[in-house]
Amino acid sequence: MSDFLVIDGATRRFGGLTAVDSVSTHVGEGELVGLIGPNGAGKTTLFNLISGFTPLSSGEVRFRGTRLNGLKPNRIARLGIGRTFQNLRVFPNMTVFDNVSVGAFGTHPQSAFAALRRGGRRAEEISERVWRALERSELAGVATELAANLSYGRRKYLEIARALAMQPDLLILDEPAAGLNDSETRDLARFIRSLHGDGLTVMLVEHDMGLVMSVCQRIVVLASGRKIADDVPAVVRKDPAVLEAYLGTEA
Ligand SMILES: Nc1ncnc2c1ncn2[C@@H]1O[C@H](COP(=O)(O)OP(=O)(O)OP(=O)(O)O)[C@@H](O)[C@H]1O
Repeated sequence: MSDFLVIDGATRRFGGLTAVDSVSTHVGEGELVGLIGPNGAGKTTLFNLISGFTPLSSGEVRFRGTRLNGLKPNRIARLGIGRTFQNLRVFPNMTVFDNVSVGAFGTHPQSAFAALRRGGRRAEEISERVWRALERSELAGVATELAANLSYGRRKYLEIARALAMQPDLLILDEPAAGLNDSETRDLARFIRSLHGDGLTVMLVEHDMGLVMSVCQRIVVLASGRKIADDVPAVVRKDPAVLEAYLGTEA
């Protein structure tokens, strides 16, 4: 089995609540995997465990053989895992270009963002990466606009551009379609498929079942922190445990 991303007994407790409960799964290189489940199922917490924003209570996460337990988010990002967040983290009073460079590289004095301000060879390299990410996300034409002037839909792409600027091998998207209308969601589906077509491995948390079922090759289902299904969309959509978990919820 592929050892690209291995989640082995991942568990996270918050006081008496077990938000993620002994979840094990693998993501192979080049896969496009969905993570679904009713509200509070533990999806975002699992993403936080992978990307280092929340420490594991027990279990292990490995990426290309490297144990991620205890590593800081920026170290995990440098290993090749890029992510977006459920709530947009865009700086409205900065330009689109600066949002990508700050978001991707941080504001530490030693960071790439500071290097950009200093100029020189390193600045050129970083600038190229930011431009490539903006072009890939169809934002190059608005690079000098303030982020505040972008539509909500385009700000979502800005978040993705920020993750792309880190040149990840695994891209983790947390509810990218939230708040988008039907036509924006269809565009987003095309965009996610095309990123996957570029060779990126993608993990997607999403409540929009149409999007998940149409773009994902495999779907992992969580309910109350536990994995209840892990299969291709056609099987997951008929799984009795999944149907029961969703009964009475809006999804
Ligand atoms: N920092 C925290 N402190 C305490 N409880 C938390 C924390 N983060 C998450 N939880 C709890 O863990 C459970 C899982 O939350 P999580 O956000 O991972 O679910 P989710 O599946 O992403 O939900 P949604 O679809 O609503 O975003 C919830 O009961 C939540 O209240």
